[in-house]
Formats: sequence, C-alpha cells, structure tokens
Amino acid sequence: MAEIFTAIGLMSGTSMDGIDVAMLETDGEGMVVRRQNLSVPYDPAFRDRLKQGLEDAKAVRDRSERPASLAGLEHDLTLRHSDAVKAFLEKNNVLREKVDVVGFHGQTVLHRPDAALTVQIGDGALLAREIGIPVVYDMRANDMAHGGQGAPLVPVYHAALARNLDNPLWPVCFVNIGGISNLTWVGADGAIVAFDSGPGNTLIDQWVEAHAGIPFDQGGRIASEGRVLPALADRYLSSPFFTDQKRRSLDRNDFLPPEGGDAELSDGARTLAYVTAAAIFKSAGHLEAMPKTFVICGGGRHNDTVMKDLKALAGRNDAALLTAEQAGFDGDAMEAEAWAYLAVRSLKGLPLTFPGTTGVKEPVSGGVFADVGAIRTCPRH
Ligand SMILES: Nc1ncnc2c1ncn2[C@@H]1O[C@H](COP(=O)(O)OP(=O)(O)OP(=O)(O)O)[C@@H](O)[C@H]1O
Ligand SMILES: CC(=O)N[C@H]1[C@@H]2OC[C@@H](O2)[C@@H](O)[C@@H]1O[C@H](C)C(=O)O
Repeated sequence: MAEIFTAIGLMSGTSMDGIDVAMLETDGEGMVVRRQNLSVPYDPAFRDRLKQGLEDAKAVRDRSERPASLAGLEHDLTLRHSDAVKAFLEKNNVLREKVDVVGFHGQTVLHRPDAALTVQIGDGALLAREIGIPVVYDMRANDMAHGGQGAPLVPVYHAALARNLDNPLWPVCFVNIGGISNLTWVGADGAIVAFDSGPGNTLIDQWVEAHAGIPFDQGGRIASEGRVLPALADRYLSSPFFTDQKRRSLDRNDFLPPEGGDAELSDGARTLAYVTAAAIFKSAGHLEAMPKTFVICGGGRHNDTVMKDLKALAGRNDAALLTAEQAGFDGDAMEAEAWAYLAVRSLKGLPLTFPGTTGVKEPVSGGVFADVGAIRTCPRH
C-alpha cells in the first residue's frame, strides 16, 4: 500500500494579504483527503514591509543574496509562519507529532524567469526548529535549474483534484485568480498544460488602495458602478505577454496599475476587473482545445464583477463555469493544500513540474528538506 502522509501547506501569495494554512492526508499521487484550513491575515504595517521587500529585492542578482532589510524581513516572515502553524494546530486540536511534514512556500520577492532568477524569502530550517516538524521549502529552484520558469507549481495538484470531479465535461481548466492568475488545463487522459494567464487581483488592489485607501474592492462593488474603458483595457490586453509563446510565468510587477489620470475610481476598477477576466480567456486561446469546464479558485472569485465577466466569456465559448466550492473544493485553501501535496511529492522524489507546466526540460522534483535539527536536499532527487 502507498505510504500516506499528513502534511500541512503554507502559502503567502503575491497579494500579500496573509498566510493560508491547510492540512491534507495524501500519498502525493491520486489519494488526497482535504482537512482543516486557516487564514491568518497580515496587519497593514507588515504588508507595507513586504511591499518594501519587493522594492529592496530589485537589486538582488543572486537568489541567496539577502541585503540587510531582506534578511530581517525573512526572519520575521518565518516567525509569522511559525505562529500560524501553532495557531492552526491549537485551533484544530492537532498534535504536532501527527504531522509528517510542512510545505513552506515563503514569499516571492523577485521573479525573473528570463534571467533564471526567482527569490522566495523564508527560512525553512528556522521554521522546522520553531514548530518541531520537518519542513520542505524552496520548491521552485530546482525547476529553474533545469530550464523551467519556476512557476506555476500548483498544476500537479489541480490535476489530482480533477480526478475527483464528478462527471466533468473534459477538458477541465482550473483557474487561480490570485495576485496573478494562472490556469491548469487537464485533459480526459490526465495530460496537463499550465501557465500564468495574466494579471489577477494585484492591479485592482493597487488601484483601489491608491484612489480609495482600501486594500481590495470588496465583492467588486466599486467596479460594478463603473464602465469598461476600451482603450485602457486594450493597453493591458495588447501586452506582448499574450503572444509570447515562451513566457509561462509572471512577476507581480510585470503589469503596473493605471496612472491616476487614466480613469476615475469606479471606471478604473471596472476596467481592471474586465482585464482580469479577459486575460484568462486570451491566454486560454493558446490551449490546444478550449476547456469545457472552468473551475475558479483564489480570492478573485469573490469579486462579483470579475465573475460576471468570466461567466459571459465562458458562455461565448460554450463552457461551464464553476466556483471551486461548486466543484466540491475550497477555493481559498487550494494553494496552501497544494504546498502540502508538493511537500509529500518532494519527500517521495516525485516530479513537481513538467515540460507542459513550467517549460522545464524534463519532469523534475525539487525542494529543500529541513529536519527539526538539520538541512539536506530532499531524498531521491
Ligand atoms: N471579498 C472579496 N471581494 C473581492 N476581492 C477579494 C475578496 N476577498 C479576496 N479578494 C481578492 O483576492 C486577493 C487574495 O487572493 P489570493 O489569496 O488568492 O491571492 P494570493 O494567494 O496572495 O495570490 P497568488 O495566487 O498570486 O499567489 C485579495 O488581495 C483581493 O484582491
Ligand atoms: C513566482 C511566484 O511566486 N509565482 C506565483 C504567482 O502567483 C500566482 C502565479 O504567480 C503563480 O505562478 C505562482 O504561484 C502559484 C501558487 C504556483 O506556483 O502555482
């Protein structure tokens, strides 16, 4: 019988809104039992420190470099993850001895696939010592070392979930609308193709923060009062990203928010909501066959204006559109669950990425293993 692991995943995504914690029992292959999850938001002051960290990271040329400001941030970020794990265990009455491994994403502060450079801050050894559970971290580096773009990594988990769908119309496409959006196409035979599909919530967040002083457009309400400005939408949708066959992953700063004079508040939010939805379908146009079922995950599915546009675009493509919950999943916990799943695959030496996901030359595993007392590269890579 395949070995079953209890794993916790930790995700701090490009939106920098907080830490998602989720637990799974899994063999790292087809068997996935989803357990509890918890979201721990960052306070505004820490979000500001993370944003500054992205600025400081622009000077980094080697992924192990930590200018003084980043070293301190990495330390504090790691302790926040440790607190999040402890809060999760306590809230759910889970003994730490019952958890075999923690998958730790850390925070991406720089992602330049064109320069084979991706930097996630997060000290796996410190985390393992703090929580007393082995940690697998730094899961993007080995992919890049083998010619991949280091992202997206969630697709292999999406593919495992796709196998649990009741009677879907194939091909199925999982869409994660986080700070950046990414999609995973799964064929009826289990084949996967994946890539980042364009800007997600980050532009909307940046726009409403700059012009209304709020972190995001709750429910897409501000957007619902505006109208789409075609010239502004086109400025984003005509980006070379959408025609570049090689570019599969994006950095948070690859798309920048509009200037203040480009629109008033609600028209800007409305236009960016449309851009978020349209970018997904524009990118899906590169797939060998348009999906028949879309499963929408990530924080962007809470934006009703984005969802309205997505439904209209799916309708025009004769596709069904489901939220993660309608498909039987948890759209907020999915990335954290994926990091739990990836940690188990890493322990087993199974591939995390494939030529069809990150563009890596051949399927590769990855991750660094930090035992409660020592660090080593994961076994069997
Ligand atoms: N109720 C809501 N209404 C509108 N938007 C929301 C709502 N809740 C969350 N969001 C959006 O979702 C974002 C967070 O999404 P999510 O947690 O999926 O991103 P992430 O994991 O940080 O990003 P990525 O997947 O790019 O790493 C918020 O910044 C916000 O824009
Ligand atoms: C470098 C990096 O952190 N990329 C993130 C980001 O956020 C969404 C998209 O861009 C995706 O490529 C990736 O995260 C998800 C979890 C992934 O690797 O699958």
